[in-house]
Amino acid sequence: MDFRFTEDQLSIQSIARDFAQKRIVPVAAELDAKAEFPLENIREMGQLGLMGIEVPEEYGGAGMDPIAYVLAVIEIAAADAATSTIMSVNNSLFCNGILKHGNEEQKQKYVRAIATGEAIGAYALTEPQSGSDASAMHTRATRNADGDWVINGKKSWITSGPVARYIVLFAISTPGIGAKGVSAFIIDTRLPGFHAGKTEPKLGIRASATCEIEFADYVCPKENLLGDEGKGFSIAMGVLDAGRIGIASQAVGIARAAYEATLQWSRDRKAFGAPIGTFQMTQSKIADMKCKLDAATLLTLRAAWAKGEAEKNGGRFGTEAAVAKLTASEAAMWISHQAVQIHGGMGYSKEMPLERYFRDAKITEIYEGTSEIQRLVIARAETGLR
Ligand SMILES: Cc1cc2nc3c(=O)[nH]c(=O)nc-3n(C[C@H](O)[C@H](O)[C@H](O)COP(=O)(O)OP(=O)(O)OC[C@H]3O[C@@H](n4cnc5c(N)ncnc54)[C@H](O)[C@@H]3O)c2cc1C
Repeated sequence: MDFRFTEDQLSIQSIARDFAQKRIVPVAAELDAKAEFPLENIREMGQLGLMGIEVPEEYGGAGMDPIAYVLAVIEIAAADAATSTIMSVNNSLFCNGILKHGNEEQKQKYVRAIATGEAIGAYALTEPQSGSDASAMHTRATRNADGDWVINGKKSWITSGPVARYIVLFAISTPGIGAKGVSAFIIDTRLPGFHAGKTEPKLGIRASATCEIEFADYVCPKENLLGDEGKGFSIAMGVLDAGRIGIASQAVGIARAAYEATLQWSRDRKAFGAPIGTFQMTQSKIADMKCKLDAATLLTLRAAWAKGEAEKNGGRFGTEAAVAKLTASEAAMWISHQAVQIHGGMGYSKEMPLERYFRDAKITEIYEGTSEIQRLVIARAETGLR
């Protein structure tokens, strides 16, 4: 790994940091309190290239590499995790999936709209009865007389579901053969038969809208099949490898924000006549926070580097992505917990962002594969056993 960042990487980091400080930090607490989707900010982020960082310029993106993506997501997440969730789904799950598996027409039509911020994308794998065990999905796609796909079923917990124009959807095209019978489709939510349910009330990332979506005799044109029929499950899993780098970056951003606030507080807050940062028990927590934050940051950058290498030379980066996501999400949870503790009563107050960091950190241990699933992925790859 080369630890020096390129000019491009530093430039997108600085664009993201500037936007985060000027436009996201001032509204983050209010959007969280009102559970309000940050539509205007998302559109502007699209215009700045932040919704398609790895998307080539010919499809409306910034044309940068996975490390640039990590640096930008960290900056946005440090300001507001909810905004970084929407950013991560647009970049890693939607654009990345279509870039990798779509044909030229699909890339021009769907990637461009999301990468430029003109529209919002989503990724629909989870169902009410199937999350970790995603291949146990029920949503069904059958061909009609014209060769188009008629889709029926329900997906749950879909990030940006209430506002998305386009969705990458996974459904059973051949029943009875498990994961091999799953295909991927690009859904236009403006067509009849698509319904978005009510927005879920959530513990954290409240400004990111999540809902159940339902398909009732929705006709998906045959040209919207993504990749080959029956390859949907491997598309879904491959896309999640990339997505996990986005979630690891989000976790690093939350952890960094909590850590930096804590450093300041430990200098300013006094007890027993001295700054609380002079107490050894506080120092011990700060040292452990720093070690976990650095480990999470470096492992996330390593995963991005591995993804870049795999794109150039072939190969895989799923283990590195799972290691990064597991380490960073558990670091974010631990660091935000200690940050609340070191802030005392003010850590528990909505007048400061610590309680929000703490609530937001939790989701990083759950979505795009829980911590238990990351451990399975890592141990299976390491032992070669299933
Ligand atoms: C806010 C939010 C946003 C989301 N956004 C999206 C989205 O945009 N698109 C999408 O498709 N999904 C999305 N999800 C769904 C998310 O990916 C799932 O919730 C997650 O994968 C876990 O699935 P589950 O909730 O069904 O839990 P389950 O799979 O029912 O798991 C319950 C518990 O059992 C454990 N467990 C399950 N299997 C095993 C095993 N084999 N070994 C050990 N432990 C196991 C899990 O780790 C967990 O602790 C989102 C979820 C949330 C909460």
